[in-house]
Formats: sequence, C-alpha cells, structure tokens
Amino acid sequence: MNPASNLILVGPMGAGKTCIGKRLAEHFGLRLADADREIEQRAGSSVAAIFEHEGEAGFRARESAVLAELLAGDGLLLATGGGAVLAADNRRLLRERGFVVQLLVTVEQQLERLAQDRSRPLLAGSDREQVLRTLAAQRAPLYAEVADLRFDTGALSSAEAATRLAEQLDPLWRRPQASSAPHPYSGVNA
Ligand SMILES: Nc1ncnc2c1ncn2[C@@H]1O[C@H](COP(=O)(O)OP(=O)(O)O)[C@@H](O)[C@H]1O
Ligand SMILES: O=C(O)C1=C[C@@H](OP(=O)(O)O)[C@@H](O)[C@H](O)C1
Ligand SMILES: [Mg+2]
Repeated sequence: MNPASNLILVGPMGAGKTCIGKRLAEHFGLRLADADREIEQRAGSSVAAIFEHEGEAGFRARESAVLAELLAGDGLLLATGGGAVLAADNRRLLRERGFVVQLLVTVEQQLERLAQDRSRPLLAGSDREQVLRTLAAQRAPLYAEVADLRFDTGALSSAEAATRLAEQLDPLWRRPQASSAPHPYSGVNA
C-alpha cells in the first residue's frame, strides 16, 4: 500500500475530480485543495485568463509549482487538473506523495457533463469531441502510470460515486496517524 498520507484524484476533465473530491475530503477528514482553484488564487486570475495571457506553457508552470507546494504537506485531498500528469516531474511527485485514484469517464459522458461549461480553455473550440478523444489517447497511459486505484464514475451520480469510492478506499487506504506513524519523508511525526 502507498503509505503517503495525501489522497490524490487524477483523470480527464469532467471525471468528477473537483466535486467527488469535496465529498471524499469530508469523509476522510482531509483538507481539500483543488489545484485549479489554488492556481487561480495565487495568480489572481482565472484558468482561462492564464491560458489566454501566458499560454498553456505558462499555466503548466504554475500547475507544477502549486502541486509541489501543496504536496510538500500531508493530510490533503488533492483534486488535480486533467493535465497534471503531463510532466514527468509531476507524475513522480504524485506517486511519491499520495495514494492516487484515477477517475474514469467516457468521452460521451464528458461531453454530456461539460455541455454547458465555458471555463475550460482546451474545450473552447468547435470540435470538443475530437479534442477529448485526442487528449484521452495521449493521457490514458499517463494516468495509468501514477494510479494506485482506478474508479469508474460511469453510471453514478457524483454523490453515489463519492460514497462507493470511499467504501473502496476504506480498506485500502488509511491516513497515517500522527501519534503512531512517523512522517515517511522528513523523519518527523506528521
Ligand atoms: N458522476 C457524475 N455524474 C454526473 N455528473 C457529474 C459526475 N461527476 C461530475 N459531474 C458533473 O460534471 C461536471 C464536471 O465535474 P468536475 O468535478 O468539475 O470534474 P473535473 O474536476 O474532473 O473536471 C460538473 O458539472 C459535475 O456536476
Ligand atoms: O485537462 C486539462 O488539461 C485541464 C483540465 C482542467 O481541470 P479539470 O480536469 O478539473 O477540468 C484545468 O486544469 C485546465 O482547464 C486544463
Ligand atoms: Mg476540476
């Protein structure tokens, strides 16, 4: 079992990382962090504005910095953005610093869930389906590379998905207790 005390959600846009993450954080008593919201707070602008002014490369640099900052600590439920797995350094960090759950979703479900969404710059063009299929093909092996557990959000509502995922995680993952588990990385108690 991965002993890290952070729980990390990865997967494509619309897989439910943000909304399932909120419920899981409550269930496990973890501090919730959504990487996109953290980036926006630090930048003082939206993900869409960062993409517009700094390009995707600028956003990815901010994303890597925020992941490193957040994962320096413990006891976090981290909902990543869909592209967090693109950089090899990010993947190494995610694997080392958390129990990683890959949320699965089909392109059809993404299209349905994100039909009204205008906040994701990668979906601003006209052919959303093609973009999502291309991203899925590029990224599926990267999600698989970091995942400790895969969970299909398929036919479930986000509330049901969170409940079922918590049930699956309960026997698999335990937050190391401060009193009994030495911090695995710094040599001090967490
Ligand atoms: N299991 C689900 N069933 C139906 N809709 C969902 C489910 N998970 C998420 N959604 C919806 O999809 C949209 C995107 O969810 P979000 O949590 O932001 O995904 P992500 O953070 O993975 O991009 C939201 O409108 C959310 O309500
Ligand atoms: O897949 C991606 O590259 C992105 C996913 C988004 O987060 P969600 O996966 O939470 O939608 C956000 O980080 C940005 O729009 C880029
Ligand atoms: Mg999200």
